[in-house]
This record gives sequence, C-alpha cells and structure tokens, in this order.
Amino acid sequence: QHYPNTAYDKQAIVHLFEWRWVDIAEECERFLGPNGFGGVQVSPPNENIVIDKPYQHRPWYERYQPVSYHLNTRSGNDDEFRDMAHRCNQQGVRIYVDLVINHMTAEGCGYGTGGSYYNTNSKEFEGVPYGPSDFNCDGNVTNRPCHTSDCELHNYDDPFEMRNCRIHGLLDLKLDKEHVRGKIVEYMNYLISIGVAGFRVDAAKHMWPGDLEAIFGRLNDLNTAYFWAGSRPFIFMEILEGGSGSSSEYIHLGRVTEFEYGDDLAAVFRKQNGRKLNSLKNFGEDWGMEWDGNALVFVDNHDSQRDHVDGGPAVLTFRDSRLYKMANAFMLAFPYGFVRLMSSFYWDQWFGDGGWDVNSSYGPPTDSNWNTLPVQINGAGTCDNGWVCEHRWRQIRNMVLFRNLAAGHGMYNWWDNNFNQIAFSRGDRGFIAINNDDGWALDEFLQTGLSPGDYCDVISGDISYGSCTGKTITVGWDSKAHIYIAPDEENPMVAIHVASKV
Ligand SMILES: O=C(NCCCOc1c(-c2ccc(O)c(O)c2)oc2cc(O)cc(O)c2c1=O)[C@@H]1CCCN1C(=O)/C=C/c1ccc(O)c(O)c1
Ligand SMILES: [Ca+2]
Repeated sequence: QHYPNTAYDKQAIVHLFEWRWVDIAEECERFLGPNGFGGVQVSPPNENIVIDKPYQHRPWYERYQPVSYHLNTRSGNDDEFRDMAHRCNQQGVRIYVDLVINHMTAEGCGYGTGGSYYNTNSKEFEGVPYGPSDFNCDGNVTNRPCHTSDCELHNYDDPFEMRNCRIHGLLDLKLDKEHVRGKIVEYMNYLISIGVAGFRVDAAKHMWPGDLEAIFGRLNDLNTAYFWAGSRPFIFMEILEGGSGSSSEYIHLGRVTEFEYGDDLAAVFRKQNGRKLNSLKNFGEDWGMEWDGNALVFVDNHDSQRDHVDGGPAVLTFRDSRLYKMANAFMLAFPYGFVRLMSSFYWDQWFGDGGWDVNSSYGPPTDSNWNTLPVQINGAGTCDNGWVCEHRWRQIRNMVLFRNLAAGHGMYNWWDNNFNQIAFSRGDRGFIAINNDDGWALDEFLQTGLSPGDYCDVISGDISYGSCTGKTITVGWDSKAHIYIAPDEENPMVAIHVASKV
C-alpha cells in the first residue's frame, strides 16, 4: 500500500546504496535516528551472481542478478541483516528492501558453486529451488510465451515482450505459476517477520500487474514488535520512463517512482532552455506528475546518476554539489511526494568515444579481495573511503528535520522575482528562500509565516550550545524578515523553522 509506515510520520528515507548491514546499523544509531530520517532503502539482500570474470569489477548491477533468496551478499549475511533491522527499528528508522523478483541471473552466465548451486544453462537454482519450468521461454508453448526468437526483450513498446521476455538475458520468472509465487511470497514474508517496513519493486514494468497483485495479497501484516497491528507493507515500484507499461497500471498496488521530478528539477536549476526557478510554484501534479500520495520523489537514484546522456547524467548528482544541495533543499521543503535521498559511492567517470561513462558499471569501493569497504566517518561528520554520504551534508541533513516539522502544512507566502529567486513557507512551521540568479542578490523583506524571534539558518549552520554557527535571521512582530542572499554564495539559500529558534 501507499503509506511508508515511518515512525512519528517522518517524511524522508535514504538509499544507502551498496552499504554493508553492519554500517547501516551503526548509521541508524549514530546519525539517522538522531536526525529524523524515516528509513533506509537497502540494496538487494538476496544472494546474487558474483561477476568477477576477467576485466569485470564486481559491477553494481550484479546485485540485480539473483541466485537465491538467502540473505547472503557482499553487504552481509542473515544474522547481520536481522541485527540491522532490529537496531534501526529501535531508532525509529525503517528498512525498505530492494526486491528483485522479475528474474534470476542471465542465461550463459555459467554456473556457480560458491554459494547456492546454480546453473544458468540448465536453468537450475538449487537455493530456491527453481528449475527450467519456472521460467518463461521454457521451450514448451506456455499460456503467455515470449514470442521473440531469442527470448530477448527487443521491443520495449510491446507489453507482452516487456513482461514475458528477458531483460539483457536475465532469466524471466513465470510469475503466474504457483510454485514461483509461493517462493516469492515466502521470501517477502520472511523479510516481514524480520521487521522490514516495505519494498522497492525492481523492474516493475517487466511484471504483469495481476501477478504482483496476487503476490502482494498474500503478504503478512508487519511485525507487531515494531509496527501497529494490521500495518501493511509499504510498496513503491520502479517505473522507469520509456517502454510500454505505465504507472496507471500499477498505481493501485503502491507508490511509483516519479522520474519526471528529478528530470525537471535538473532542467530548472540548470536554467536549460530559459527555465526559471519561479516556475516551480506549481511543481508536481500541475506538471503532469502523479498525485502527491502516489509519488516517490528523488533528485537522482542509482540508475539516473549513471545515465549516460551525451557525456553525463541528465539529472543533478553529487558531482554538481552546489546545485545538488539547492535541489535537495527545495525537494525537502516543497510539499509534494514522499522523499528518497540518494547516498552514493564514488567512482571515476571515464567518457569513452561513445560519449558515455564506460566506468558507470563500477561497484562499491572494495579491498583487494573484492570485499566492500566499511564506511568511514571523518571528523567533520562526512565520509571517506570512497563513500559520498550526500545525506550527511549539512544542507541536506538539516532539511530532513524541516520536512518532518512541516508535515501536514501546506505552502504559503510564495514570493518570486519572476526569475530565479523564490521563497515560501510551510504554514507557520518553516520558511525557505533560494537565489539561483546570476549577478544579483536576493534582498527583500519577506513574509516567513513564523512567530517573531531570532532563528538559526539551518543551511549555513547548526545550533550548538544555544547559539547559531551560521547566519541568524530575525523575524519581526509582523512575521516578516529581511532576507539577503548574494548570488555567488556557495549555498545561495536560507531556511529556518520552529526548531531552529535560538
Ligand atoms: O546495459 C545494461 N543493461 C541494459 C540497459 C538497462 O536495462 C536494464 C533495466 C532497465 C533499464 C531501462 C528501462 O526502461 C527498464 O525498464 C529496465 O533494468 C534492469 C533491472 C534489473 O533488475 C537488472 C538489470 O540488469 C536491468 C537492466 O539491465 C547493463 C548490463 C547488464 C545490466 N546493465 C544495467 O545497465 C542494469 C541496469 C539496472 C539494474 C537494476 C535496476 O534496478 C535498474 O533500474 C537498472
Ligand atoms: Ca518478466
């Protein structure tokens, strides 16, 4: 269903992409709980193929090539996963599992004996178990065959090919078969028993909505050790743009990833084709996006931050850090959608002749034995060791609390200069102003909606020992404040809220 099951109705989660379970458990206790994060989307916890053939560097997408549903990956084992789920739930931080149930690994990827035995030629996956009759294109005529000669998905506009054929060779599961549904339900109910709050459904467009509905209908209620009795798993589906299958076919099952959101934010903040910041006044449904309650929104995700569009991603990523912080601050302040922040690992881009990043398949930082490196938190509270930790950047971290405080309050007091300076409040709970103009300052007396007093600007600082380490904004008896933002500031925005009063 569409509700995230966060504790205290918290409003944002973070995708700790490729993190180890022990590091996530630590992060829940030392950072995510204290800073009001609602939960963590984790990488697929089920056993996957190890792609370490020569010249392969354990690509990130090996996590999306299942071998079994045992909780055993380079992020950790079953015990570590259980410990993480318990410790995070104890901190009021939920766990959302990246669910890969459309397929297993690809045909022609040999066989493996390192973990559960599998053989991609005979289509045996002993760890589940699955056999050849559990896959589409099993040779016999089935009631919903993949009709392409090589069983591959070629025509993304054909709904039957999209659902019944192989993405890039990945063996496509027969999700209308009872044995397969039973195994998937067993896997999901096991995760629910451990205490997860919901699921990100990978490659949702490649599965029939009816099959998903049948599977989700057999899920147990969430574990009452952490959730209200009768709580149902939160479902959000990866509905990538392009290709047949639209959100409307899936939206009754849960929220959908709203890719339009990040694409548009990037174009507006980059001022592409004359786009202006003041156009965001009616951002969201008026721009053709999903209804607020059906949308999962994000600036970038693990896929779009790698998308190679003539020499770089179309969306803003950690590499565009100044605009990235501005876009994330806007997203966290603006009352639309349920927010997912991205937390990445670093990789060196290398744009080959084709104009795209040949290193975009690189996996997480590892030691010489391909073990994922632990996350190192440095003195400044940011990360080393190849982890970017965008979610720990003050301008992003502090806006998570802003969003929690503003929950349930609409947008008021919108102001703009008809170009790239905007400001708005969320009821009487918070106020933000952003200057994305080149060359001239935002210098105005603006209505903040807040009660009179001095407030710490949570973009430029924190309150420590009762005083603000950044700018202080004075709100007068009329709730107006003088806002000054120079155009060349590193973070050309200010944000204040009811908990940042000094
Ligand atoms: O060039 C590649 N793939 C073809 C282009 C991307 O197509 C894929 C899509 C995809 C792309 C665009 C669409 O419109 C769409 O409906 C589906 O979804 C996947 C989902 C998976 O669980 C596993 C996959 O291997 C894929 C995949 O290959 C490389 C090599 C194999 C994996 N991979 C990749 O690039 C892997 C991409 C990938 C993996 C996991 C994801 O969750 C994801 O969103 C993309
Ligand atoms: Ca399929």
